[in-house]
Amino acid sequence: MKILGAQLTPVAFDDPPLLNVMGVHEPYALRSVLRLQCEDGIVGLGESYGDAPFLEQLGKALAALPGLDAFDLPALRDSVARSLGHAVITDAHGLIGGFSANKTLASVYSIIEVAAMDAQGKALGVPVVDLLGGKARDRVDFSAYLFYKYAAHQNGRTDDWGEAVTPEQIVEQARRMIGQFGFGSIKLKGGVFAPDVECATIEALADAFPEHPLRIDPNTGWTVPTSIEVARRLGGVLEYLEDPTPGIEGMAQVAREARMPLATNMCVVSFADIAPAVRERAVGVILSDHHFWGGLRDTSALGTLCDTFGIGLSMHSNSHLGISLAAMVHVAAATRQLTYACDTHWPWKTQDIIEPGVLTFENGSVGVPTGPGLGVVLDEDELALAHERYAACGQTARDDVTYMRQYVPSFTANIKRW
Ligand SMILES: O=C([O-])C(=O)C[C@H](O)[C@@H](O)C(=O)[O-]
Repeated sequence: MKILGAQLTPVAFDDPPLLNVMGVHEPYALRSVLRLQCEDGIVGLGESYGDAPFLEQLGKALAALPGLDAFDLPALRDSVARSLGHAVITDAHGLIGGFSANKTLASVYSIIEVAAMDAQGKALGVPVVDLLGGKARDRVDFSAYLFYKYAAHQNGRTDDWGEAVTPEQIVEQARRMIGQFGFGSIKLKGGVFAPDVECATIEALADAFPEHPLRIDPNTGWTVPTSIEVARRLGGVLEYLEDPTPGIEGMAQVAREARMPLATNMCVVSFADIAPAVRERAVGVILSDHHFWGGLRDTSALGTLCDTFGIGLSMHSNSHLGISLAAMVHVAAATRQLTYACDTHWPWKTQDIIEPGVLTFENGSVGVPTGPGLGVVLDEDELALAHERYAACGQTARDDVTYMRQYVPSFTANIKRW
């Protein structure tokens, strides 16, 4: 199935004033939507980051796609590598390892792979999960992703979530989120207030929701001694402790003292990071993310590696829209080793670029879409609006992904650490 063209649309959507170690989200999150035009009128959809450096690299890769076969994923991968000025990688680490150690290549290829697999599914009349080997589960569990939050938005907008800066307000936020979506586990974004306050918040959540597994993620906002203190205090309370401190070495020091597993989406972010993390026994859970782990198939392959080394697998999320949620659900459903509830920012979003109805939460989980490909339909009007918003927001947008990219390593060097 020949690729005829590729249309990339950057979009912006409202992001509420959620707090993290870097500051505050809002007013907008940026994403990009890819339409891969193929023979027979088939259009494959993909979604990824919307920051300018990413769009520039992706644009170079898209220009080389026309004429290639949407079923030939190795050729698409090689084309991405060549377009971005890399030799096709066949080094001693093998194609997957070499390719995915380069985060730009892995992220640029990922959105193209998602769109190609959506097109393949549409051509064959099967859902993407079947192209990934079939369903290990019918529904994918997600956790309630809680944030400390301001009430007022910088641009005067308001939302009905209100302020959440105390343990009581976070418990209220959890109550509403669990009531509305049925989530069976809870993650708190930390690294905002003093660790003592954040521990008290987790303890308040544990009292209010004794059946719900709990996680806290300060995005490396703590030193090793603080992380060990927190791990001791919350031993027996947390399901896992996510990225308390930067780097594999620091995580390993904390892991030696912690009763709960340490999880990460910051110190193990590519296949090249797995060997040192295993050697140092630094992490017990890896948070996958197909957007930077080299696509859906490599994310599934990560499950196999985690199995090999006795590491658990969960899933990370940035602010995202419906095409990404669909891709996350398909790959999570196809990956048997992914046994933890996944992260999603979904409850915080008020706009989307897909038609509603396919992705709905029941008891905290989303059923795998059954339609061909990803099973979601683009809403062209909403896409146009979201693109207008992108064009209008200019530099006032929070460049979510640049923020994510800065994690490793410059991000971790520049934050204030408790
Ligand atoms: O470590 C994580 O889970 C994330 O980085 C997810 C999100 O990007 C979160 O930190 C955010 O958006 O504030």
